[in-house]
Amino acid sequence: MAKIPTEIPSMKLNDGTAIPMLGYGTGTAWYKSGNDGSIDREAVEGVKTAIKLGYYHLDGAEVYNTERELGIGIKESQVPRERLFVTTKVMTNIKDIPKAIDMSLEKLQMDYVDLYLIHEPFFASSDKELQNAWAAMESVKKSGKARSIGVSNYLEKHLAATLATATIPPSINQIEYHPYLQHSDLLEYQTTKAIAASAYGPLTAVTKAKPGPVDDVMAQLAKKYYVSEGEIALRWVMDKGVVAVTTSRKEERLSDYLRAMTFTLTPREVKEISDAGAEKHYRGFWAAKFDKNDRS
Ligand SMILES: NC(=O)C1=CN([C@@H]2O[C@H](COP(=O)(O)OP(=O)(O)OC[C@H]3O[C@@H](n4cnc5c(N)ncnc54)[C@H](O)[C@@H]3O)[C@@H](O)[C@H]2O)C=CC1
Ligand SMILES: O=CCc1c[nH]c2ccccc12
Repeated sequence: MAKIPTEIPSMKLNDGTAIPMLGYGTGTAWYKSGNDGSIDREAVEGVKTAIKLGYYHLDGAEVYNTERELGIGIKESQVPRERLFVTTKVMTNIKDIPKAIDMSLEKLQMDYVDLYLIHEPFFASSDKELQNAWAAMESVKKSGKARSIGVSNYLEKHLAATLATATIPPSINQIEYHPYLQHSDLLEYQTTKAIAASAYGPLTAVTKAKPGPVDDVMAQLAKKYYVSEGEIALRWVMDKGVVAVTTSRKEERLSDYLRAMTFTLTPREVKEISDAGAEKHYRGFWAAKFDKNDRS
């Protein structure tokens, strides 16, 4: 008998739209270094598997070279477009955002995305360039090609420069976020500006960054809740009020991650993980672009 997919709750963004708290990424699992137009059927099947399991929030990007696979997977899943939450990001064509969104929509075979993000702020050498790019994002939202618009990998200074001239504030900032990269000041700033956060690399503390100071508390909590340390890691992110974007090529893992929706950590457990995590710093992505001492 087919399993009924686990329902993933959503969170409201500052523009009134709702984003599912757990997402499936097509960047790290399926990233292709080249874009010769060929279709990676394994990636298509990966997307279909995720949707079948109940992942309705799907994260893509121009630079992953997987937008076509994401679009085909969505079509073949036969789940109505409006039931899904689809994100893509602009980076390669940042100088021409109207063209970039049209190219992404063509590859995705859809007429709008739920969320369109500027992938990183490092393209800009001045506040003006950040502001011009944001003005173009606002036009994309006004055109209806993106329901919500946001940014990724922005620090407080990038957000502040953007907000200085924005007529529509970013709805979300997608950042690397896990117990070893907690961005406490950045998240506090975002709260004051009603900008939500989503986490990529949410499993980092229990995968790439092991061993470390959270290991014991993760193991104890995994035992208590009859789940894996990965599910505790995902739960911690969501209990901090942050949307988690994870992934896997393996159906079993994707299915297991959904156990993170079946319990919540107590505030004390959340704090235990946060306190232990604060003892170590680890950044897995974009390390060369960020200042080595910047933990915000
Ligand atoms: N905006 C940005 O700059 C970035 C966005 N992303 C997005 O976020 C998504 C998820 O990012 P990830 O870092 O992959 O997330 P993640 O931290 O959830 O890691 C997922 C990876 O961990 C592996 N894993 C899970 N359990 C494991 C275990 N017990 N032992 C060893 N490995 C295990 C999975 O197989 C998968 O490869 C990407 O696919 C992409 O869509 C990712 C990086 C940067
Ligand atoms: O989005 C971040 C991670 C990632 C995976 N593939 C690529 C290619 C180019 C830039 C970033 C990434």
